[in-house]
Amino acid sequence: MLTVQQLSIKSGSFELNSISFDVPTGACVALMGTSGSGKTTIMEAICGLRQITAGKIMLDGRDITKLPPGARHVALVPQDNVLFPHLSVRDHLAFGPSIQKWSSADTKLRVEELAESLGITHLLDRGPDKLSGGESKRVALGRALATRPSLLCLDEALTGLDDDTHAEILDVIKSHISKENITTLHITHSLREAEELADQVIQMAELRSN
Ligand SMILES: Nc1ncnc2c1ncn2[C@@H]1O[C@H](COP(=O)(O)OP(=O)(O)OP(=O)(O)O)[C@@H](O)[C@H]1O
Repeated sequence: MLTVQQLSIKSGSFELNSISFDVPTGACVALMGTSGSGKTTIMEAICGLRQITAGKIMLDGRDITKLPPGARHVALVPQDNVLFPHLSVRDHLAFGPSIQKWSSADTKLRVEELAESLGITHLLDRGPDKLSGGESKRVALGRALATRPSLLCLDEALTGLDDDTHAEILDVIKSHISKENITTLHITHSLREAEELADQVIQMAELRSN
């Protein structure tokens, strides 16, 4: 479970004050709101990429407020994927496990399991320059999910896909997060997408008026 308590952030002239919300374990919460209302700012604070001025962030009973990003068990998929140009799809999936020093047998098993779940087994030896937009998205998701994070953060991760690919990737995410019971925070501008993927929709206007 993710618990954000009384979070305050100041970034130049932009301020968020006393933001509180929960994402229950295994649930998906969609965070919506007008452009510039602070959705990415909150997500980056949860990931440890942005300083906060007050508040507490708890994840599965651990206080992660002051932990560095790599120690939080939080994975982020940004809108633009940002794949590594020199690594194969297999290496992308093995990236997190290798940083966490998993054994090669466990890493191999996880790469195969993820590739199958995400429908990219046939792409494992390709480089990112030979992937379609939808395939790249599956790889970015696989890289984020490889170490079984306690929280998956999707920052407009489905924006920019054509309708068919969007529907396919939505299905892949839905089935994977339900199979592995992944707690998910999802930023989107699409109410339809939020309603399809999320158990609950939170509007920034509600958070900022509390
Ligand atoms: N590094 C920064 N320094 C100062 N202000 C910033 C910085 N990054 C973002 N902002 C400002 O913070 C505010 C919130 O931005 P943020 O990206 O969190 O909004 P958002 O709700 O995610 O928007 P969008 O839906 O357009 O992605 C904006 O006014 C933005 O200009």
